[in-house]
Amino acid sequence: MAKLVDGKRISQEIKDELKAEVADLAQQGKTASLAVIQVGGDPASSVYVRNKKNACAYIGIGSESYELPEETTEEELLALIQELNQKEEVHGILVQLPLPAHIDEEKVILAIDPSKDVDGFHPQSAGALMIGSKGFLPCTPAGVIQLLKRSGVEMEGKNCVIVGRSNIVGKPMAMLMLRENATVTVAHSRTKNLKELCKQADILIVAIGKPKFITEEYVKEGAVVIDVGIHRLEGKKLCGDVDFDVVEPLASAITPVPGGVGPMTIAMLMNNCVETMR
Ligand SMILES: NC(=O)C1=CN([C@@H]2O[C@H](COP(=O)(O)OP(=O)(O)OC[C@H]3O[C@@H](n4cnc5c(N)ncnc54)[C@H](OP(=O)(O)O)[C@@H]3O)[C@@H](O)[C@H]2O)C=CC1
Ligand SMILES: Nc1nc(=O)c2c([nH]1)NC[C@@H]1CN(c3ccc(C(=O)N[C@@H](CCC(=O)O)C(=O)O)cc3)C=[N+]21
Ligand SMILES: [Mg+2]
Repeated sequence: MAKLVDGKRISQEIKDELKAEVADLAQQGKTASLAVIQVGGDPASSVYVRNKKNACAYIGIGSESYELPEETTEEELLALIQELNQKEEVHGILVQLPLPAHIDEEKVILAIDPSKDVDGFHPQSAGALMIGSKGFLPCTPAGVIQLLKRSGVEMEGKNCVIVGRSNIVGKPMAMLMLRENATVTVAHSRTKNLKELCKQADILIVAIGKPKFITEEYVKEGAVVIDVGIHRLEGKKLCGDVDFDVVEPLASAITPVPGGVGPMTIAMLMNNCVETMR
């Protein structure tokens, strides 16, 4: 039976550490506040936005949220970002993705002041990660590293296969695993022999966006399996990109959905907010 990698517990541990640190920093007169912008009322996005606000309140930093209508123009959104860039009481800015199709995501991300880019999505943050200089780390991949470290999973010299190459998960994940001295392979929709490739992995990290895609045929006995995917099935039940029930018996350790990577993303966002105070 696989050991469950408990993202809920580990994220709580991190939030408690941050809460204590924020209390210390407050003694030195330091504060932080996060601004979250959501365009349109996507219900899944609203859940994440609520989780972020709750986490801010828990660790003791401020939060303000901007819920803009679906019809908001790119110009209006860019103007709000400029205003928040200038605002001294705002230390972190997060624009919930995806944005409506009429808004250019790249332009929006580029508009955020890199010193407030707590998502780590700005090209300056991405570049810093690539060359190993200081910058905000993207929350989901950074959360996966913390999950592995705090669960005692050795990464050095291990064969790590990452399925997915998005700018927010797959690509930065590869950079962070390289930093940990894993041997990294990145697979995607054009990869040939995906099953055979995944079966080589000591650590398999999946961020595809397809419910229960990864079955027992993709997994080596004893592998560590990290499931980044999150899907709401009919009846509101959540599941990941990994078919947990068939993979779990093979894996040495595996993340559940919910309670795996998701809560870690929030904890690492909080870490980035606290970073603006350090
Ligand atoms: N838990 C959390 O905090 C977070 C969870 N997520 C979840 O993670 C998942 C992935 O998100 P994201 O990276 O943004 O997704 P994207 O849709 O941006 O990227 C998906 C990637 O998977 C690849 N892919 C798609 N289908 C296949 C396939 N059949 N075989 C191999 N590769 C495939 C794509 O390849 P190609 O490049 O060739 O198109 C692409 O690189 C989603 O379920 C999302 O909801 C995302 C962010 C945070
Ligand atoms: N600019 C931006 N930054 C993001 O970090 C970002 C984003 N846009 N768009 C959407 C994705 C997705 N994401 C999640 C955050 C928390 C959970 C989370 O808390 N999940 C809980 C369950 C939540 C639930 O009940 O639905 C869990 O897995 O246990 C999941 C997913 C952040 N994202
Ligand atoms: Mg878009």
